[in-house]
Amino acid sequence: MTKAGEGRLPGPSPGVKSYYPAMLDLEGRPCAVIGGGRVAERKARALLEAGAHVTVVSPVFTPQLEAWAASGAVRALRERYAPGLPALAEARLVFAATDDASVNAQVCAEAEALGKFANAADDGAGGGFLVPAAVRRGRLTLAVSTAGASPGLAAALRRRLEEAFGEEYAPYVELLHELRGIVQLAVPETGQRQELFRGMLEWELLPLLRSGRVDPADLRAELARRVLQDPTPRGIEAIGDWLRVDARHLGYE
Ligand SMILES: C[C@@]1(CC(=O)O)c2cc3[nH]c(cc4nc(cc5[nH]c(cc(n2)[C@H]1CCC(=O)O)[C@@](C)(CC(=O)O)[C@@H]5CCC(=O)O)C(CC(=O)O)=C4CCC(=O)O)c(CCC(=O)O)c3CC(=O)O
Ligand SMILES: NC(=O)C1=CN([C@@H]2O[C@H](COP(=O)(O)OP(=O)(O)OC[C@H]3O[C@@H](n4cnc5c(N)ncnc54)[C@H](O)[C@@H]3O)[C@@H](O)[C@H]2O)C=CC1
Repeated sequence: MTKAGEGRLPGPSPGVKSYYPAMLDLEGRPCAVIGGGRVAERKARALLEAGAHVTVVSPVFTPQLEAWAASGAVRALRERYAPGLPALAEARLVFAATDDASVNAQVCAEAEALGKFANAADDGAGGGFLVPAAVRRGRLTLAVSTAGASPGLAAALRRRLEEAFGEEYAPYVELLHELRGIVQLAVPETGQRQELFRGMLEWELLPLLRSGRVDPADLRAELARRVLQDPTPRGIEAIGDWLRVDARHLGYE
């Protein structure tokens, strides 16, 4: 929907490939990786991190893929790709990661015919989706894509993001998640809740968590108690003041 006066209907800028970003829940869902080399291993690792059920298909596997197969972490089919593979028909996502461009194209064509999204390791335009470079901090994910223009740049930016967004973001996001649930139960009016959430983002929690001087679970419990005591904008502001004083108290500044 365009807003009045915006002029142009939404759509990709002319001449610029535009992808739709999404976060997929692959937990317990079958995915197929065709190929058993370095790239197939990287795709399989990210799928395992997301809890997917991974089948890899290749006559030869990297030592890491062999180890995952031996431990049952992935299912390995020691065969060349051929159309009609049940593992592909069952898969929610398909990854074509062989070093043979014609095989990768065939895998993508079969996936497309079955209405599935495929990823072509050798051809950004070929499959249907790309894999971005990603930083994970607990529930927080930062993903970078260049629409295939420069995967090396995506990786370099990922390294910069890793430095800028440290491990403290994991307990930070967990804490916000828990307090959000508490406020949703305690404050019935949505506009009021939004104001409280905005206020919480002003709290100086990140330096405190980074300092390692507080136990995140203790801090969560203490903040939950204080929020429930006074779930109003003024209460949230007062907690911010308390945090600043307490942070100094803990020797952090
Ligand atoms: C289109 C896409 C399809 C896809 O695989 O999804 C694709 C395609 C190709 N990659 C190639 C090369 C490299 N790829 C990497 C690394 C990564 N590649 C990833 C994604 C993507 N790569 C998708 C686009 C993502 C986007 O831009 O949005 C990352 C982000 C995610 C991941 O794979 O997990 C992961 C970094 C993860 C991390 O470090 O965080 C490196 C660097 C390295 O290995 O360290 C190099 C060498 C340097 C260079 O070439 O830039 C080649 C040429 C092969 C050749 O020349 O033979 C092709 C084929 C082509 O370009 O046509
Ligand atoms: N997307 C990305 O991030 C990157 C993509 N690439 C591209 O990905 C391709 C693969 O790269 P690597 O994994 O490094 O190659 P690799 O040579 O390590 O592995 C190739 C794998 O494909 C398997 N294979 C070959 N033919 C097959 C078939 N018919 N059926 C099933 N498996 C088959 C082989 O057994 C081997 O395990 C490269 O040729 C390149 O085009 C390369 C670097 C990064």
